[in-house]
Amino acid sequence: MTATLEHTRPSGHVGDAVVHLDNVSKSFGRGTNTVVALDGVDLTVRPGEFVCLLGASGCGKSTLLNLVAGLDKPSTGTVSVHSGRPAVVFQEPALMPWLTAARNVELPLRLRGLGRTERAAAATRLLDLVRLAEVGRKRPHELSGGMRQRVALARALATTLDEAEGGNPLLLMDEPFAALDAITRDALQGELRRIWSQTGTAVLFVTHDVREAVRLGQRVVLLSSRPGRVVREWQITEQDTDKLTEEITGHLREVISSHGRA
Ligand SMILES: Nc1ncnc2c1ncn2[C@@H]1O[C@H](COP(=O)(O)OP(=O)(O)OP(=O)(O)O)[C@@H](O)[C@H]1O
Repeated sequence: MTATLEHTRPSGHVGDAVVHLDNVSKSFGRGTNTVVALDGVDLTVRPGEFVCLLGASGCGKSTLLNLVAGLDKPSTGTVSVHSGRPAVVFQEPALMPWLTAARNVELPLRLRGLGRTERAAAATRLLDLVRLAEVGRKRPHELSGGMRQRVALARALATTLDEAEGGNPLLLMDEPFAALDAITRDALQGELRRIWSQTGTAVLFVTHDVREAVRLGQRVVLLSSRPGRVVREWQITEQDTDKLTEEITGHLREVISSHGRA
């Protein structure tokens, strides 16, 4: 079997997938210590699509995101990413503490060699988009947890919304709101949906929270644990989200209890 990782330039075919995983498996360790984190996973994310990857702790969600981000390689199968530069947002915002919010947002643009004026204009625009226009000169320790995560989101957008590079923007989000209090999380979920619809970026969002997945995603993909396999997926419509949340929670519980019995 082959294990390939393709990070290609945009193909120009709008109908193409931004992310395509074909029969992807990933194991860690050797011999009796082998952990099969992912097994035979097929997954497609289309341009502009918002997909939530849902699973219990340890089911391989972060492993899958790492493969898509190009930080690791599959053991077998193919990971194809047809985007511009993908950007990752983690649970911790990982901002540079010595840089102001605006300079943090500018960082990916600076690394790409953009001039000072252009960088500053882009940072202002993006901070405005995440509703932080007034805090550009503050440093991370002067901001709340929610504000820091907004800055991290603006920086991720600076990475992936690159008109010069073109291609499909792609945001990879690994439980980005899990460390925030409930009210801040709720506000940021709303903000993310707005930003997603304003920018047209594709989002692959990892969470263990069914309510969050149903609120955010157009599609929810449920992964089983050890090994991580796609159990089922749901297309989310505006109607009956409560019923759907209940149904998906039932399936997640089943996945967790069958893992416990294994
Ligand atoms: N580098 C590694 N070496 C060995 N085992 C690993 C490694 N990375 C992940 N694993 C194992 O692979 C499985 C999946 O891990 P992963 O971090 O992807 O799960 P997750 O769903 O993101 O979990 P969580 O929600 O707790 O963050 C786990 O059993 C984990 O212990």
